[in-house]
Amino acid sequence: MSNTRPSYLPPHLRYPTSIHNVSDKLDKLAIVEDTLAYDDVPVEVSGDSIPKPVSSFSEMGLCKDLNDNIKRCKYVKPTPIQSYAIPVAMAGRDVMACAQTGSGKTAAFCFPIISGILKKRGCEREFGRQRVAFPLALILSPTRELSCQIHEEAKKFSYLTGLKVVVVYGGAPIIPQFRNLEKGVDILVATPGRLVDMIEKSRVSLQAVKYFVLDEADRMLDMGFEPQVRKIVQKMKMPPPGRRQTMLFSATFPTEIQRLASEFLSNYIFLAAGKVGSSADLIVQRVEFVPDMDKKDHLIDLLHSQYPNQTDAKQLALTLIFVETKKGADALERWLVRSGFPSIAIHGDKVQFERERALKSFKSGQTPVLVATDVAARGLDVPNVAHVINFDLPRNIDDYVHRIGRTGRAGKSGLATAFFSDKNVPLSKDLVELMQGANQEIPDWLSEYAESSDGARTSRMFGGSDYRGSSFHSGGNNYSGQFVDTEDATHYASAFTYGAPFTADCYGPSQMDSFPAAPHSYSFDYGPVTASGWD
Ligand SMILES: Nc1ncnc2c1ncn2[C@@H]1O[C@H](COP(=O)(O)OP(=O)(O)OP(=O)(O)O)[C@@H](O)[C@H]1O
Repeated sequence: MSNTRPSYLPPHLRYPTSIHNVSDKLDKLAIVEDTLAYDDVPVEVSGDSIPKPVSSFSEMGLCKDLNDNIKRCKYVKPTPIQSYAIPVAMAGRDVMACAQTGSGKTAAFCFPIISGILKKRGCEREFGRQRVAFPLALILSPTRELSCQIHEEAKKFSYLTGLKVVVVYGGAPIIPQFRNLEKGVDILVATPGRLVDMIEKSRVSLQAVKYFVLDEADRMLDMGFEPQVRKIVQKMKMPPPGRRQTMLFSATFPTEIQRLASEFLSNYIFLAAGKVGSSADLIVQRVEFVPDMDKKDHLIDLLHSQYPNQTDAKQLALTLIFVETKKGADALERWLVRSGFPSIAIHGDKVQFERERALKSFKSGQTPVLVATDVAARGLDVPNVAHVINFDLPRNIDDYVHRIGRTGRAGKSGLATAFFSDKNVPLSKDLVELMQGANQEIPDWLSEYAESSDGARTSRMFGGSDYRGSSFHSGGNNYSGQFVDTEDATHYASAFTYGAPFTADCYGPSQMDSFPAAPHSYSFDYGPVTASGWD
């Protein structure tokens, strides 16, 4: 498009803008939902003697009780990351895995742990009341909410197996958590701070840990958490790499974090499923130029346009709004409520009880608008979030990827809208690159900002490739290393078609044969998965 206004104006004023009708977009998404595909999910695999991927849960050698629970969850087929990562982990190998948000990484690390523990010892582990807990598996995650969610998932997958899954996290009274631990624990899910505290109080020992997982591993190893994680892994008697199995998972894996992480691993296999760091083509991304002072009014317009015929605001599709500060979250919540939109805020200054209440109310649809800081950006799996709005854009593109990944999950489509203002110009280059990679429509003004920005990166940029690089490359392929099975890998690549519909849910276990179905059923239709270079 050619410039229509004088060039001394900033890019966003030079191009005609249109207020998008969001309800249109949401309607279209609803239509494509049932047929949407993760087309040709590319998978990069590298390392020595790579166990071959499989296309069904039954081929994974998981134990029977777990297979029953997978059926109860109505998981019909493994997602691409599950197809690759579970066989690797079942073979006892360490793994560093990246896959798009909402692509089933939790199950990818839970299944091998559950199956591994059950196979080794059955369900007969006797727990008397013990003062010191000796977990066999430790899963670390950055936030309380995410730890609780992983705990729920792991409990669901271990339903009727006799395995004990316990969660400990900060911001909540420690005594009840001690009591839970005393009843015995096989799989411990924890945030780092509370775990260190418990180890120092001699209530948890890591000496028996056979499986160690870092979920959101790049976040866990960046500046905020790295010292605590290092202390836990290297100074608190956890068995060293090689004597424990270590699995690192995230949707983004910057190169320098990979390098750091490799210290914790032994002869590991690197996996990247999908355009790593990308946002899945399932998410339609829109960027609008909105000056800071106009953001609130614009948000109200947007929410109104989302529901043009809506009389009952409580019927709003779930909308998650990200802001930069805790104060900003509270202020926006008040503004939205005054404007007639049932809203609730979640951020790090709220006590645990308030955070849980906010999340529950949002999940149930009772309060369909959640205003959040980055505390809700990673990992949280709320089915049916229709729209993520970046009221304030984050400073780096990795955070943007995780934020918008709260929609478009489990094969479902979603919409993400960003309010871009002057202060976001440094993000423009990465944003354009990300959107190009996901085949999104890029406004001309945004491309121009990107071209004129100085080229500095806002982020560590995803890291979708094994940092060990060419030394592990074999031939001209995008995978490196060899599958241990002699069968032609191409066979596996082309055998993956993820056409079967499934329903997903995230409820805890209950006394029933099948876990309750999600309010909506999603369709994973990945199309063929290709390990690039083989086809
Ligand atoms: N094989 C499967 N079939 C159907 N649904 C699945 C399957 N595996 C996982 N799911 C569902 O997909 C959703 C997303 O899974 P999960 O939260 O593990 O994603 P994730 O990759 O960890 O996302 P994030 O990067 O945001 O943390 C969950 O609701 C889960 O129950």
